[in-house]
Amino acid sequence: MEIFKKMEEHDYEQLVFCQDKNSGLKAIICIHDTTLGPALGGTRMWNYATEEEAIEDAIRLGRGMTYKNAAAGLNLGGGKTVIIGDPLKDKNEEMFRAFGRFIQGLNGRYITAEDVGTTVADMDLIHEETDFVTGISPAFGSSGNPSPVTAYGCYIGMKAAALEAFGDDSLEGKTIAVQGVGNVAYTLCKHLHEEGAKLIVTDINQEAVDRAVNDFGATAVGPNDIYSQEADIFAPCAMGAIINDDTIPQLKVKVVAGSANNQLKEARHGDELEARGIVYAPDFVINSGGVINVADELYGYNNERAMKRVETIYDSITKIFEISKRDNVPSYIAADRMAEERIERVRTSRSQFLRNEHNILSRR
Ligand SMILES: NC(=O)c1ccc[n+]([C@@H]2O[C@H](COP(=O)([O-])OP(=O)(O)OC[C@H]3O[C@@H](n4cnc5c(N)ncnc54)[C@H](O)[C@@H]3O)[C@@H](O)[C@H]2O)c1
Ligand SMILES: CC(C)C[C@H](N)C(=O)O
Repeated sequence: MEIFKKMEEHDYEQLVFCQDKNSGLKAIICIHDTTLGPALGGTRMWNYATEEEAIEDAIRLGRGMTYKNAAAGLNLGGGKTVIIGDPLKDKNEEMFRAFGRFIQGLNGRYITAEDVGTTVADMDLIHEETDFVTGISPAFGSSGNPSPVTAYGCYIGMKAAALEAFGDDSLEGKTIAVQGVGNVAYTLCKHLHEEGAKLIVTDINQEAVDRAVNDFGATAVGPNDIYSQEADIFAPCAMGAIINDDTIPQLKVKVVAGSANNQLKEARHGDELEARGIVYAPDFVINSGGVINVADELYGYNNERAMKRVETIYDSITKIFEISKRDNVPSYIAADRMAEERIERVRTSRSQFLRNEHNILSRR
Protein backbone atom coordinates (compact mmCIF):
# COMPACT_ATOMS: atom_id res chain seq x y z
CA MET A 1 0.00 0.00 0.00
CA GLU A 2 1.34 3.46 -0.93
CA ILE A 3 0.46 5.24 2.28
CA PHE A 4 1.34 8.83 1.32
CA LYS A 5 -0.61 8.49 -1.92
CA LYS A 6 -3.59 7.28 0.14
CA MET A 7 -3.20 10.22 2.52
CA GLU A 8 -3.04 12.73 -0.31
CA GLU A 9 -6.30 11.40 -1.78
CA HIS A 10 -8.39 13.11 0.90
CA ASP A 11 -5.66 15.29 2.40
CA TYR A 12 -5.13 13.38 5.65
CA GLU A 13 -2.92 15.27 8.10
CA GLN A 14 -1.39 12.46 10.11
CA LEU A 15 -1.36 8.69 10.60
CA VAL A 16 0.16 7.43 13.83
CA PHE A 17 1.15 3.77 14.19
CA CYS A 18 1.32 2.68 17.83
CA GLN A 19 2.94 -0.60 18.87
CA ASP A 20 3.48 -2.03 22.34
CA LYS A 21 4.81 -5.60 22.37
CA ASN A 22 4.21 -6.09 26.09
CA SER A 23 0.43 -5.59 25.87
CA GLY A 24 -0.06 -6.60 22.24
CA LEU A 25 -1.26 -3.11 21.28
CA LYS A 26 -1.32 -2.45 17.56
CA ALA A 27 -3.22 0.78 16.94
CA ILE A 28 -3.53 3.24 14.10
CA ILE A 29 -4.63 6.77 14.92
CA CYS A 30 -5.85 8.74 11.93
CA ILE A 31 -6.03 12.52 12.24
CA HIS A 32 -7.80 13.67 9.12
CA ASP A 33 -8.40 17.41 9.47
CA THR A 34 -7.98 19.81 12.38
CA THR A 35 -9.21 23.00 10.73
CA LEU A 36 -12.12 23.28 13.16
CA GLY A 37 -10.26 22.10 16.27
CA PRO A 38 -8.70 18.99 17.79
CA ALA A 39 -9.65 15.75 16.06
CA LEU A 40 -12.30 13.94 18.10
CA GLY A 41 -13.32 10.40 17.18
CA GLY A 42 -13.77 7.02 18.77
CA THR A 43 -11.55 3.96 19.04
CA ARG A 44 -12.67 0.82 17.21
CA MET A 45 -11.30 -2.58 18.20
CA TRP A 46 -11.79 -5.17 15.47
CA ASN A 47 -10.19 -8.37 14.31
CA TYR A 48 -9.01 -7.03 10.94
CA ALA A 49 -7.92 -9.71 8.47
CA THR A 50 -4.98 -7.59 7.27
CA GLU A 51 -3.11 -4.43 8.26
CA GLU A 52 -4.24 -2.82 4.98
CA GLU A 53 -7.86 -3.39 5.98
CA ALA A 54 -7.20 -1.72 9.35
CA ILE A 55 -5.54 1.30 7.71
CA GLU A 56 -8.41 1.63 5.22
CA ASP A 57 -10.93 1.55 8.06
CA ALA A 58 -9.01 4.08 10.17
CA ILE A 59 -8.80 6.61 7.36
CA ARG A 60 -12.38 6.19 6.17
CA LEU A 61 -13.67 6.53 9.73
CA GLY A 62 -11.35 9.46 10.51
CA ARG A 63 -12.53 11.40 7.49
CA GLY A 64 -16.12 10.59 8.40
CA MET A 65 -15.56 12.23 11.79
CA THR A 66 -14.34 15.43 10.10
CA TYR A 67 -17.64 15.63 8.23
CA LYS A 68 -19.70 14.57 11.25
CA ASN A 69 -18.19 17.12 13.60
CA ALA A 70 -18.36 19.91 11.01
CA ALA A 71 -22.00 19.19 10.08
CA ALA A 72 -22.95 19.05 13.77
CA GLY A 73 -21.55 22.56 14.23
CA LEU A 74 -18.85 21.38 16.64
CA ASN A 75 -15.50 23.14 16.91
CA LEU A 76 -13.72 19.86 16.37
CA GLY A 77 -11.76 18.22 13.62
CA GLY A 78 -12.00 14.59 12.65
CA GLY A 79 -9.99 11.53 13.58
CA LYS A 80 -10.39 7.93 14.61
CA THR A 81 -8.38 5.03 15.96
CA VAL A 82 -8.49 1.36 15.12
CA ILE A 83 -6.94 -1.23 17.41
CA ILE A 84 -6.19 -4.51 15.69
CA GLY A 85 -7.48 -7.38 17.82
CA ASP A 86 -10.46 -9.35 18.99
CA PRO A 87 -12.35 -7.26 21.57
CA LEU A 88 -13.65 -10.43 23.23
CA LYS A 89 -10.21 -12.01 23.69
CA ASP A 90 -7.32 -9.60 23.26
CA LYS A 91 -8.05 -6.73 25.66
CA ASN A 92 -5.95 -6.04 28.75
CA GLU A 93 -5.33 -3.11 31.07
CA GLU A 94 -1.79 -2.49 29.83
CA MET A 95 -3.03 -2.24 26.23
CA PHE A 96 -5.42 0.64 26.91
CA ARG A 97 -2.94 2.34 29.21
CA ALA A 98 -0.22 2.11 26.57
CA PHE A 99 -2.69 3.52 24.05
CA GLY A 100 -3.51 6.33 26.49
CA ARG A 101 0.17 7.28 26.62
CA PHE A 102 0.34 7.42 22.83
CA ILE A 103 -2.69 9.75 22.84
CA GLN A 104 -1.03 11.88 25.51
CA GLY A 105 2.00 12.16 23.21
CA LEU A 106 -0.20 13.90 20.64
CA ASN A 107 -0.72 16.69 23.16
CA GLY A 108 -4.42 17.28 22.42
CA ARG A 109 -4.40 17.00 18.63
CA TYR A 110 -6.56 13.88 19.06
CA ILE A 111 -9.27 13.11 21.62
CA THR A 112 -10.81 9.66 21.79
CA ALA A 113 -14.08 7.96 22.87
CA GLU A 114 -15.92 4.66 22.29
CA ASP A 115 -16.67 2.95 19.03
CA VAL A 116 -17.37 -0.66 18.03
CA GLY A 117 -15.53 -3.05 20.34
CA THR A 118 -14.65 -0.55 23.08
CA THR A 119 -16.46 0.38 26.29
CA VAL A 120 -16.60 2.96 29.05
CA ALA A 121 -14.33 0.68 31.11
CA ASP A 122 -11.71 0.80 28.32
CA MET A 123 -11.97 4.61 28.21
CA ASP A 124 -11.44 4.69 31.98
CA LEU A 125 -8.17 2.81 31.51
CA ILE A 126 -7.08 5.26 28.81
CA HIS A 127 -7.98 8.05 31.23
CA GLU A 128 -5.40 6.67 33.69
CA GLU A 129 -2.77 8.01 31.28
CA THR A 130 -4.33 10.97 29.52
CA ASP A 131 -7.05 13.58 29.84
CA PHE A 132 -7.69 13.50 26.07
CA VAL A 133 -10.48 10.95 26.34
CA THR A 134 -14.26 11.38 26.59
CA GLY A 135 -17.09 8.95 27.33
CA ILE A 136 -15.45 7.84 30.58
CA SER A 137 -17.43 6.98 33.73
CA PRO A 138 -19.91 9.69 34.81
CA ALA A 139 -18.24 9.61 38.24
CA PHE A 140 -15.41 11.64 36.66
CA GLY A 141 -17.89 14.29 35.48
CA SER A 142 -18.05 12.71 32.05
CA SER A 143 -21.05 12.07 29.81
CA GLY A 144 -20.58 8.28 30.06
CA ASN A 145 -21.53 5.84 27.32
CA PRO A 146 -22.42 7.75 24.12
CA SER A 147 -24.42 4.88 22.54
CA PRO A 148 -27.87 5.66 24.03
CA VAL A 149 -27.54 9.26 22.86
CA THR A 150 -26.45 8.15 19.39
CA ALA A 151 -29.51 5.91 19.38
CA TYR A 152 -31.83 8.77 20.33
CA GLY A 153 -30.36 11.02 17.61
CA CYS A 154 -30.76 8.21 15.14
CA TYR A 155 -34.39 7.73 16.20
CA ILE A 156 -35.34 11.38 15.67
CA GLY A 157 -33.30 11.50 12.43
CA MET A 158 -35.24 8.47 11.21
CA LYS A 159 -38.48 10.31 11.97
CA ALA A 160 -37.29 13.25 9.83
CA ALA A 161 -36.50 10.81 7.01
CA ALA A 162 -39.94 9.20 7.41
CA LEU A 163 -41.54 12.63 7.01
CA GLU A 164 -39.68 13.05 3.72
CA ALA A 165 -40.60 9.57 2.44
CA PHE A 166 -44.13 9.08 3.76
CA GLY A 167 -45.33 12.65 4.45
CA ASP A 168 -45.69 11.86 8.17
CA ASP A 169 -42.96 11.39 10.76
CA SER A 170 -44.86 8.82 12.81
CA LEU A 171 -43.16 5.43 12.95
CA GLU A 172 -46.18 3.72 14.45
CA GLY A 173 -47.03 0.64 12.41
CA LYS A 174 -43.93 1.01 10.22
CA THR A 175 -41.79 -2.09 9.66
CA ILE A 176 -38.12 -1.44 10.32
CA ALA A 177 -35.35 -3.88 9.42
CA VAL A 178 -32.40 -3.38 11.77
CA GLN A 179 -28.94 -4.74 10.92
CA GLY A 180 -26.88 -5.29 14.08
CA VAL A 181 -28.51 -4.92 17.47
CA GLY A 182 -25.51 -3.88 19.54
CA ASN A 183 -25.02 -0.89 21.82
CA VAL A 184 -26.68 1.73 19.63
CA ALA A 185 -29.34 -0.35 17.93
CA TYR A 186 -30.63 -1.95 21.12
CA THR A 187 -31.69 1.48 22.42
CA LEU A 188 -32.84 2.53 18.95
CA CYS A 189 -35.11 -0.56 18.89
CA LYS A 190 -36.43 0.42 22.32
CA HIS A 191 -37.52 3.86 21.03
CA LEU A 192 -39.02 2.33 17.89
CA HIS A 193 -40.86 -0.36 19.86
CA GLU A 194 -42.26 2.26 22.25
CA GLU A 195 -43.60 4.19 19.27
CA GLY A 196 -45.33 1.09 17.92
CA ALA A 197 -43.00 0.11 15.06
CA LYS A 198 -42.65 -3.53 13.99
CA LEU A 199 -39.05 -4.72 14.15
CA ILE A 200 -37.11 -7.21 12.06
CA VAL A 201 -33.58 -7.73 13.39
CA THR A 202 -30.38 -9.54 12.57
CA ASP A 203 -26.98 -9.87 14.18
CA ILE A 204 -24.01 -12.22 13.96
CA ASN A 205 -24.20 -12.43 17.75
CA GLN A 206 -27.13 -14.68 18.72
CA GLU A 207 -27.36 -13.21 22.24
CA ALA A 208 -27.96 -9.74 20.79
CA VAL A 209 -30.69 -11.12 18.55
CA ASP A 210 -32.39 -12.98 21.41
CA ARG A 211 -32.41 -9.83 23.54
CA ALA A 212 -34.21 -7.82 20.85
CA VAL A 213 -36.67 -10.66 20.22
CA ASN A 214 -37.45 -11.02 23.94
CA ASP A 215 -37.53 -7.33 24.85
CA PHE A 216 -39.25 -5.86 21.79
CA GLY A 217 -41.05 -8.76 20.11
CA ALA A 218 -38.74 -8.39 17.10
CA THR A 219 -38.69 -10.98 14.31
CA ALA A 220 -35.22 -12.46 13.75
CA VAL A 221 -33.78 -13.16 10.30
CA GLY A 222 -30.35 -14.34 9.11
CA PRO A 223 -27.59 -11.79 8.43
CA ASN A 224 -27.85 -12.20 4.65
CA ASP A 225 -31.65 -11.93 4.60
CA ILE A 226 -31.97 -8.51 6.22
CA TYR A 227 -31.64 -6.56 2.94
CA SER A 228 -34.56 -8.23 1.16
CA GLN A 229 -37.18 -7.84 3.89
CA GLU A 230 -40.59 -6.37 3.08
CA ALA A 231 -40.08 -3.31 5.27
CA ASP A 232 -40.54 0.45 5.18
CA ILE A 233 -37.13 1.38 6.58
CA PHE A 234 -33.72 -0.29 6.58
CA ALA A 235 -31.56 0.71 9.58
CA PRO A 236 -27.91 -0.30 9.11
CA CYS A 237 -26.42 -0.33 12.62
CA ALA A 238 -23.43 -2.66 12.28
CA MET A 239 -20.41 -2.11 10.03
CA GLY A 240 -19.76 0.10 7.00
CA ALA A 241 -19.94 -0.35 3.20
CA ILE A 242 -23.20 -2.29 3.38
CA ILE A 243 -24.95 -0.16 0.76
CA ASN A 244 -23.29 -1.61 -2.31
CA ASP A 245 -23.83 -3.32 -5.67
CA ASP A 246 -24.97 -6.57 -4.05
CA THR A 247 -27.35 -5.14 -1.47
CA ILE A 248 -29.06 -2.25 -3.27
CA PRO A 249 -30.99 -4.46 -5.73
CA GLN A 250 -32.36 -6.44 -2.78
CA LEU A 251 -33.80 -3.43 -0.93
CA LYS A 252 -37.60 -3.07 -0.91
CA VAL A 253 -37.64 -0.18 1.57
CA LYS A 254 -38.39 3.52 1.03
CA VAL A 255 -35.85 4.77 3.60
CA VAL A 256 -32.28 3.94 4.66
CA ALA A 257 -31.57 5.45 8.09
CA GLY A 258 -29.27 3.90 10.67
CA SER A 259 -26.30 4.47 12.94
CA ALA A 260 -23.49 2.69 11.07
CA ASN A 261 -20.57 4.78 9.89
CA ASN A 262 -19.63 4.87 6.19
CA GLN A 263 -22.73 3.06 4.98
CA LEU A 264 -22.16 3.79 1.28
CA LYS A 265 -19.43 1.54 -0.09
CA GLU A 266 -18.71 4.17 -2.74
CA ALA A 267 -20.25 7.58 -3.44
CA ARG A 268 -22.01 6.20 -6.53
CA HIS A 269 -24.10 3.97 -4.26
CA GLY A 270 -25.68 7.13 -2.87
CA ASP A 271 -26.60 8.08 -6.45
CA GLU A 272 -28.11 4.63 -6.92
CA LEU A 273 -30.33 4.99 -3.84
CA GLU A 274 -31.49 8.36 -5.14
CA ALA A 275 -32.22 6.91 -8.59
CA ARG A 276 -34.38 4.22 -6.99
CA GLY A 277 -36.34 6.82 -4.99
CA ILE A 278 -34.99 5.58 -1.65
CA VAL A 279 -34.65 8.37 0.93
CA TYR A 280 -31.16 8.19 2.46
CA ALA A 281 -30.47 9.91 5.78
CA PRO A 282 -26.71 10.63 5.55
CA ASP A 283 -24.87 8.48 8.12
CA PHE A 284 -22.61 11.10 9.60
CA VAL A 285 -25.53 13.39 10.37
CA ILE A 286 -28.05 10.89 11.72
CA ASN A 287 -25.42 9.20 13.94
CA SER A 288 -23.91 12.38 15.38
CA GLY A 289 -25.75 12.23 18.73
CA GLY A 290 -22.91 10.41 20.50
CA VAL A 291 -20.18 12.78 19.43
CA ILE A 292 -22.37 15.82 20.20
CA ASN A 293 -22.85 14.41 23.69
CA VAL A 294 -19.19 13.60 24.42
CA ALA A 295 -18.03 16.89 22.86
CA ASP A 296 -19.96 18.76 25.52
CA GLU A 297 -17.39 17.48 28.04
CA LEU A 298 -14.99 20.07 26.65
CA TYR A 299 -17.19 22.75 28.22
CA GLY A 300 -17.87 20.85 31.46
CA TYR A 301 -20.58 18.32 30.72
CA ASN A 302 -24.17 19.56 30.89
CA ASN A 303 -26.75 16.96 29.88
CA GLU A 304 -29.51 19.48 29.16
CA ARG A 305 -27.28 21.55 26.87
CA ALA A 306 -26.00 18.45 25.08
CA MET A 307 -29.47 16.98 24.52
CA LYS A 308 -30.75 20.29 23.19
CA ARG A 309 -28.05 20.09 20.55
CA VAL A 310 -28.80 16.44 19.81
CA GLU A 311 -32.44 17.41 19.13
CA THR A 312 -31.20 19.53 16.18
CA ILE A 313 -30.46 16.32 14.25
CA TYR A 314 -34.12 16.28 13.16
CA ASP A 315 -33.78 19.75 11.61
CA SER A 316 -30.38 18.96 10.09
CA ILE A 317 -31.77 15.91 8.29
CA THR A 318 -34.76 17.97 7.10
CA LYS A 319 -32.43 20.74 5.89
CA ILE A 320 -30.33 18.22 3.96
CA PHE A 321 -33.41 17.04 2.06
CA GLU A 322 -34.23 20.70 1.30
CA ILE A 323 -30.71 21.37 -0.04
CA SER A 324 -30.89 18.13 -1.98
CA LYS A 325 -34.07 19.27 -3.77
CA ARG A 326 -32.92 22.87 -4.19
CA ASP A 327 -29.57 21.90 -5.74
CA ASN A 328 -30.89 18.76 -7.43
CA VAL A 329 -28.26 16.53 -5.81
CA PRO A 330 -28.57 13.30 -3.79
CA SER A 331 -28.80 13.71 -0.01
CA TYR A 332 -25.27 12.41 0.61
CA ILE A 333 -23.85 15.21 -1.55
CA ALA A 334 -26.04 17.80 0.20
CA ALA A 335 -24.66 16.61 3.56
CA ASP A 336 -21.06 16.68 2.32
CA ARG A 337 -21.56 20.24 1.09
CA MET A 338 -22.99 21.35 4.41
CA ALA A 339 -19.86 20.07 6.20
CA GLU A 340 -17.33 21.22 3.59
CA GLU A 341 -18.80 24.74 3.41
CA ARG A 342 -18.48 25.15 7.19
CA ILE A 343 -14.86 23.97 7.17
CA GLU A 344 -14.04 26.36 4.33
CA ARG A 345 -15.76 29.29 6.08
CA VAL A 346 -13.77 28.69 9.26
CA ARG A 347 -10.51 28.11 7.34
CA THR A 348 -10.93 31.47 5.60
CA SER A 349 -11.93 33.38 8.73
CA ARG A 350 -8.84 32.12 10.56
CA SER A 351 -6.51 34.07 8.32
CA GLN A 352 -5.35 36.57 10.96
CA PHE A 353 -2.42 35.74 13.22
CA LEU A 354 -3.36 34.79 16.77
CA ARG A 355 -0.70 34.74 19.45
CA ASN A 356 -0.48 31.43 21.30
CA GLU A 357 1.72 30.00 24.02
CA HIS A 358 4.54 29.34 21.55
CA ASN A 359 4.95 33.00 20.69
CA ILE A 360 5.72 34.34 24.15
CA LEU A 361 9.28 35.66 23.89
CA SER A 362 9.45 36.58 27.56
CA ARG A 363 9.66 32.85 28.35
CA ARG A 364 13.13 32.55 26.80
N1 LIG B 1 -21.61 3.84 19.74
C1 LIG B 1 -21.85 5.06 19.27
O1 LIG B 1 -22.15 5.99 20.03
C2 LIG B 1 -21.80 5.30 17.79
C3 LIG B 1 -21.86 6.61 17.33
C4 LIG B 1 -21.89 6.85 15.97
C5 LIG B 1 -21.81 5.79 15.08
N2 LIG B 1 -21.72 4.53 15.56
C6 LIG B 1 -21.66 3.43 14.59
O2 LIG B 1 -22.83 2.61 14.72
C7 LIG B 1 -22.48 1.25 14.44
C8 LIG B 1 -22.83 0.39 15.66
O3 LIG B 1 -22.09 0.83 16.77
P1 LIG B 1 -22.26 0.17 18.21
O4 LIG B 1 -21.53 1.03 19.14
O5 LIG B 1 -23.68 -0.16 18.44
O6 LIG B 1 -21.41 -1.15 18.00
P2 LIG B 1 -21.66 -2.61 18.63
O7 LIG B 1 -20.43 -3.38 18.39
O8 LIG B 1 -22.18 -2.51 20.01
O9 LIG B 1 -22.84 -3.17 17.72
C9 LIG B 1 -22.66 -3.61 16.41
C10 LIG B 1 -23.43 -4.91 16.27
O10 LIG B 1 -23.38 -5.31 14.92
C11 LIG B 1 -23.20 -6.71 14.86
N3 LIG B 1 -22.66 -7.05 13.55
C12 LIG B 1 -21.40 -6.90 13.08
N4 LIG B 1 -21.33 -7.32 11.80
C13 LIG B 1 -22.57 -7.72 11.46
C14 LIG B 1 -23.15 -8.24 10.28
N5 LIG B 1 -22.42 -8.46 9.18
N6 LIG B 1 -24.47 -8.53 10.27
C15 LIG B 1 -25.21 -8.34 11.38
N7 LIG B 1 -24.73 -7.87 12.54
C16 LIG B 1 -23.42 -7.55 12.57
C17 LIG B 1 -22.30 -7.01 16.03
O11 LIG B 1 -22.38 -8.38 16.42
C18 LIG B 1 -22.84 -6.06 17.10
O12 LIG B 1 -23.85 -6.66 17.90
C19 LIG B 1 -21.01 1.27 14.07
O13 LIG B 1 -20.86 1.42 12.68
C20 LIG B 1 -20.49 2.51 14.77
O14 LIG B 1 -19.31 3.02 14.18
C21 LIG B 1 -21.71 4.26 16.88
C1 LIG C 1 -18.78 9.02 20.36
C2 LIG C 1 -17.98 9.38 19.19
C3 LIG C 1 -16.80 10.20 19.59
C4 LIG C 1 -17.52 8.23 18.39
C5 LIG C 1 -18.63 7.44 17.73
N1 LIG C 1 -18.24 6.07 17.68
C6 LIG C 1 -18.90 7.99 16.34
O1 LIG C 1 -18.62 7.35 15.35
O2 LIG C 1 -19.47 9.05 16.21
